[in-house]
Amino acid sequence: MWNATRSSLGCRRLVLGTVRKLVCGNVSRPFGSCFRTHFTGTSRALQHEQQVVVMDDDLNERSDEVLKTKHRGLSVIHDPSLNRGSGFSADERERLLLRGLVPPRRHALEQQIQRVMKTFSRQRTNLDKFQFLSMLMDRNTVLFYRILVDNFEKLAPIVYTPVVGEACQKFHAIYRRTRGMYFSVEDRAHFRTMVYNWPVDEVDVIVVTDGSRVLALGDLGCNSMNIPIGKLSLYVSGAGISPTNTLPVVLDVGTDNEALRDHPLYLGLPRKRLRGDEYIRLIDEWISAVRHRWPNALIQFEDFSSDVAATLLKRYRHKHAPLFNDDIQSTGCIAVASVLSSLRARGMQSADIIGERILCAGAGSAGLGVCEAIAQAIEAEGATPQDAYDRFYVVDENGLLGTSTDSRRDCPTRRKFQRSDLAAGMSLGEVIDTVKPTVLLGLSGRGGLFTEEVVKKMAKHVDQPVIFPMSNPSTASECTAEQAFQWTSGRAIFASGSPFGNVTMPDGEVKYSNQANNVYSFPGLGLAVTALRISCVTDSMFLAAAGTIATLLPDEQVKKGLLFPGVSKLRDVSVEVAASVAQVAINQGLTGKALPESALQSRDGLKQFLREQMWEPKYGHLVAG
Ligand SMILES: NC(=O)C1=CN([C@@H]2O[C@H](COP(=O)(O)OP(=O)(O)OC[C@H]3O[C@@H](n4cnc5c(N)ncnc54)[C@H](O)[C@@H]3O)[C@@H](O)[C@H]2O)C=CC1
Ligand SMILES: CC(=O)C(=O)O
Ligand SMILES: [Mg+2]
Repeated sequence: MWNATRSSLGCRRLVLGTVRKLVCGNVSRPFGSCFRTHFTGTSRALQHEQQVVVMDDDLNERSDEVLKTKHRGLSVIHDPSLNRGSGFSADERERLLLRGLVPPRRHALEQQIQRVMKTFSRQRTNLDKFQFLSMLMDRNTVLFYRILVDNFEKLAPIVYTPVVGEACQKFHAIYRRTRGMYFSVEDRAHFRTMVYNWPVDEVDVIVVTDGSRVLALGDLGCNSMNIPIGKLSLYVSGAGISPTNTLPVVLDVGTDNEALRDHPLYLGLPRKRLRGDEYIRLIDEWISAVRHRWPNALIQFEDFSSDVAATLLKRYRHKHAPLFNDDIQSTGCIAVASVLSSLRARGMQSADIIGERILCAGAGSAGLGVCEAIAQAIEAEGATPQDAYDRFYVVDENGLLGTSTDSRRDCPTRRKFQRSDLAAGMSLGEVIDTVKPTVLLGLSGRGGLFTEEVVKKMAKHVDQPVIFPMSNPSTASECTAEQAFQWTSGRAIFASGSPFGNVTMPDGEVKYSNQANNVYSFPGLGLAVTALRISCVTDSMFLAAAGTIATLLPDEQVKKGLLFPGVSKLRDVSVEVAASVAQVAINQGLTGKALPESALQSRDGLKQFLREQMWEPKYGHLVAG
């Protein structure tokens, strides 16, 4: 019945030969010092190396997964991927030598959730809540993710924007235990060996930052670790990437944040940022080390400041694929989806994107990435590149980008959006008066930039102004949902980077606040890349995903101003995104895994296949190895 094979860690791994085909995506992944496999069928007993594992009656919510571990006793309890708190079965207690080490009564996952949520509700501040959840993550992986998945709308703002911003600012003060990897300037020439300090051979997704632009909070250096941790928790909860196969990374190249650098509790190197060729050489070394150890892992560049973000993306995206920049490409994806869906809300077709006049406040990597992605969507509808770029008006803190603007920031993408027909430096208000934009985007990181005057001007020229303040965290949002609806008498179509609640107008009508955040795109991309072993991330994948996200809701909901499903539906959205990305990869010949026939025959078959690859936060069966 069982086949024993040898894993790359040199230990025995067990796979159930007869069902291997059915569960091929999930079979036998290394799991620290334990291994997992699956069995199917309704039998409540599993025969295993002469042992009979009997399942407890009260633990029938367990998954079919079988995890074989060499750990015993307290080391099982202290490994969050193995720990079940009060939920260890009688058999696990017996065989893993846990008798007496945990309270006698066994609890099902549901009861554990109740206890945790009660304690969570007693946490006073958002930072307390963040820390509480971090500690749970450190203690019990399944319990943490079950709670996150089941309460996603409530908890995502804690583990992700906006609260993750505060948690980064205070990282040095609240630090408790390590998670992920740090590669510092002082480790140069050691990266190739350091990567082997990470105990897992199969890493599917790496999120890496150098902490140079954390949300709109600036340079936070080594404090930025909570960003990759938070993003990866969304890959797991939002798209079922296995938590064991994720790796958060900070590249500590110093910080120019003097207050942090001089703080006695700061945990990064107290030195100025490495720049220029030396910086690029360090990133080259890191990419080479990571590719050597995990050649197939998806690398997500996150929160790199605009002076390096596009350069790094260009340098590595095709040579060292699969790799992408979240702030540029994934934000571009959700922005395109938001604009396309807003066209439906305004009673138009996706082809009408050609007629939009788009005003973007912010010309950093996110702003230009978003404009570039929307330009691609306009071109996809038949416009020439020049006609597409002509639809944009981009403003930074010096006003409208014109041909004579700041040469210090000159770059090829920025040049495409410079206007030669208008005076450089025009203010937001002047541009609105002159060109009567249909869409106003905020990627400036400047809270309150969309003043009452600006928003009212937008509402003067068009019936349904599209107002998307996409900056994070909430304090950096260019305006709030309430302001946008109040100042437009409820006519705005609204989406923001960080979540705002819906707004009830004086007449009782509810106006919908959408969240235009890249969380809608990167988890699904990760699922597709992992499940199909996609070798390169292309812009057309993001464009396809955007088209899909924009059409997930029926017309009657979109007409009310809802642009896409709420984040509580993220797992479903991710499957749709993954299916669209996967289809592009299949068409472009970029997949490295053979798919079952059913996945190739229809979109439903493909989605079913992708769904089957998703990790579910459920306790599997621990067996002694
Ligand atoms: N919603 C989402 O999914 C995402 C949101 N973002 C947010 O976008 C924002 C910008 O990110 P980056 O481009 O990487 O940062 P950045 O700092 O490179 O860019 C900010 C840009 O805003 C401009 N700016 C500053 N003051 C301005 C003003 N008064 N008026 C107009 N423009 C002004 C700057 O000149 C710069 O071009 C951040 O708040 C970030 O959190 C980023 C990625 C994803
Ligand atoms: C959401 C995100 O990636 C950012 O604000 O940087
Ligand atoms: Mg980011």
